[in-house]
Amino acid sequence: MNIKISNSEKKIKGNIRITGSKSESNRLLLLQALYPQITIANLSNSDDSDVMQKALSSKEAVADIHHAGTAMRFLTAFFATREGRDVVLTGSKRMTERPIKILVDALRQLGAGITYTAAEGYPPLHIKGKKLEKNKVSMQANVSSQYISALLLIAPKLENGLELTLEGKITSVPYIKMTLALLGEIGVVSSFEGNVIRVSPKPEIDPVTLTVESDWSSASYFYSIAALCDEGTEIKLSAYKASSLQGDSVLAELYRAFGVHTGFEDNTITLTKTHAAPERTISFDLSNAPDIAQTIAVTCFGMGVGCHLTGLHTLKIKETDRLEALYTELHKLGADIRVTDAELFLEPSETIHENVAIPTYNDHRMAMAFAPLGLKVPLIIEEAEVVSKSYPDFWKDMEKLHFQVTPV
Ligand SMILES: O=C(O)C1=C[C@@H](OP(=O)(O)O)[C@@H](O)[C@H](O)C1
Ligand SMILES: C=C(OP(=O)(O)O)C(=O)O
Repeated sequence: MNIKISNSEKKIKGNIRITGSKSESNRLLLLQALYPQITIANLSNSDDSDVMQKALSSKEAVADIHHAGTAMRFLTAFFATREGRDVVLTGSKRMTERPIKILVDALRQLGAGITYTAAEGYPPLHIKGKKLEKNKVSMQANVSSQYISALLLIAPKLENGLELTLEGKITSVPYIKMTLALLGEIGVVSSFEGNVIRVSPKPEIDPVTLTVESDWSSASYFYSIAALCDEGTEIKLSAYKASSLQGDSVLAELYRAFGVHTGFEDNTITLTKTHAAPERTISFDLSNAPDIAQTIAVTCFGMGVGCHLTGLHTLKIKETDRLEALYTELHKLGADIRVTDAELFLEPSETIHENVAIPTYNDHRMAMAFAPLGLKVPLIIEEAEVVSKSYPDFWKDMEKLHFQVTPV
């Protein structure tokens, strides 16, 4: 379904309840499969968490996780440890282009039985579950932190725990810390010193209920809306925690540069537009928060602010090549933009072309990052249903903020 989106209001007030973090949810679902004593509250209603849950409980010979990167990586480690289980783990066409060799090599070092059914280094995988006897492994850390989190999640169930040595510059570090923090919440002891992570074995845990914080990456689109609106705009988002495990909570700090203040009270964050756009170029290193790169690039373009974004090396292997997609679509809207393999340069500009159709490349974040631009010009978002990967209620929530969302 293609939709036209626009909003002529410049001062917005509203309250939105955002679904649970998909990153936290997919970790906790895996941990719950290992430790049934875990109860999860505020679980994400995203497609990615849905496919994760279904694959964990399915007894089928093939598990298809569609577009869900975390599910692909976490389940590879999970199935590798399921003694007697024989499963083919596959996903969408794009998933068969997202590399997994680093994780498979590490699991093989631990003793896993995994083979590729098509291209070497990429899903689908044929996994023959067995007891992993070894407990020491090294792995390259500069491509995706999901490979590291996958090993850490199964680590406390290995007989001797895990000692993981990370090679190269470690990327997306907050996601690794989130994994270790969630392990800590169920009583697993771990350490992360220099480039070595150690996880102690924990065969059983006590019953525990864990509440997932709402998704900060999803909050980014409302930060963008606040930035693109006039002073006096106030958007309340729930349910958030004073101390977040999600690296994307850095939004509160980053969006100060765009005149958005974040208040926190009773599990609600209030985004207030306090002052106008800065007349300068913004520079951010997003290697710790790659999922908000699209939002920030579009915010800058909509505000007429230039930006230099670095640390974007993981964007090329996500749902689409996000650097290419950003370049193509912002350029179409009139931006003076340049990208490399890890950086994005945007010049300040005044004009935004109207009624441009934005394809979404099977990438939820393309749809959601461009939608706030409807405050500046009407635009068309193609295959708008793509948002369900992380945020099925996104368009309904946009309507709550008086965006006009019309099928075309
Ligand atoms: O562990 C996670 O939940 C995630 C880690 C990040 O991936 P990379 O480590 O591949 O950058 C992030 O982009 C993804 O959306 C979720
Ligand atoms: C990159 C993402 O997800 P995944 O890697 O889990 O598919 C994302 O949600 O932006």
